[in-house]
Amino acid sequence: MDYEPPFLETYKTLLQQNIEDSSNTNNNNNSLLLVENFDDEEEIELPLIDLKRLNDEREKCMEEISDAARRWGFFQIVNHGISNDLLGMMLFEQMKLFYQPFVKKSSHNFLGNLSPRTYRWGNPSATNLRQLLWSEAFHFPISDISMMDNDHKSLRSSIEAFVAAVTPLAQCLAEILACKVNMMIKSKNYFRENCFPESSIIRLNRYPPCPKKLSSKLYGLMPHCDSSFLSIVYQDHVGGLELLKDGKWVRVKPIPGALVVNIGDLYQALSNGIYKSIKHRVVVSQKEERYSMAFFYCPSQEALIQSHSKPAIYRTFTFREYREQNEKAVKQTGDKVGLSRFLL
Ligand SMILES: O=C(O)CCC(=O)C(=O)O
Ligand SMILES: [Fe+2]
Repeated sequence: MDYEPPFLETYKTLLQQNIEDSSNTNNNNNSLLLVENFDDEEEIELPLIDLKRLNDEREKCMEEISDAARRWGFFQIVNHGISNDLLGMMLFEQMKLFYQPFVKKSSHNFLGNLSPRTYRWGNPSATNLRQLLWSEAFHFPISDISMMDNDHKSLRSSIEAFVAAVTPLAQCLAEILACKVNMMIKSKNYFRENCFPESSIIRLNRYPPCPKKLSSKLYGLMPHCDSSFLSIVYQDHVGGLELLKDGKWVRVKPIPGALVVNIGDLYQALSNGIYKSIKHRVVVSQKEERYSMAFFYCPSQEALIQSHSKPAIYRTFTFREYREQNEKAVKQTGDKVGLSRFLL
């Protein structure tokens, strides 16, 4: 199919080498297994929060949100105010986009005058199978959307409608969480003053079906923490998102119409470690392609991220500093360093 990225050809040597290595390892001893069995993961139901209850049982509902963010760093929400029509339209546009021929998707200026790094597939700096990433994604700051050309008008207007709906939702959740750790007393308007629709980031993900012999050796997305205050993820019915809970990887069960919310590194720092930015990853399916869309609620570059209580665990930093540190680390080691660099 002309829309599939050429994983097998481009990563031929890496794939060949690692499959040989792992079968030798398997034959000789079991101590150094490259391969984990992804099928073993337990499927769990995350805390599921009905946001309609903010109208009639507000305090209780706020408490549940805060409790889920402390204990899990992850929860799902329903009655979130983003219509199924809008989510369906986004999914439709996303599929249309990914079904464009690979040569077009990977060409410079495919969407218009956006950053050349907008489209990613696989991982050009992968040195082992675990880093390969069996996925493709369009990743852009919301501020870039206005630069999409007229060939992508319907994609642009769907994203704009989605951003207009999801930004107030993210702000509302962020403020509820702040309220519950008494952050609002000192800085009532923190999120309104630092986060704007244009400062957030959107990522459209597609995970192609993966050949059977590789599916237990590769990730769709490597284990990572998000660099946001919080992320709101819409996923289709396929499943594959997993999070680290008490040292074990557990699968998130997709719920039709629900959105997954997770705490990012910035909120972990802001809340002085009360809310948890949890490692998560995506495993691939052998049978079906999977789509997800992530909205990363982020501040402007110069926003100060400062622990709200004392003694602070992390030193104060700007979002720009955090991003630059991460980009540097990714170039050097293939992975982010995240918050540990700012520990006091
Ligand atoms: O595909 C998913 O469910 C999660 C995506 C994700 O974690 C990300 O894009 O950062
Ligand atoms: Fe993520």
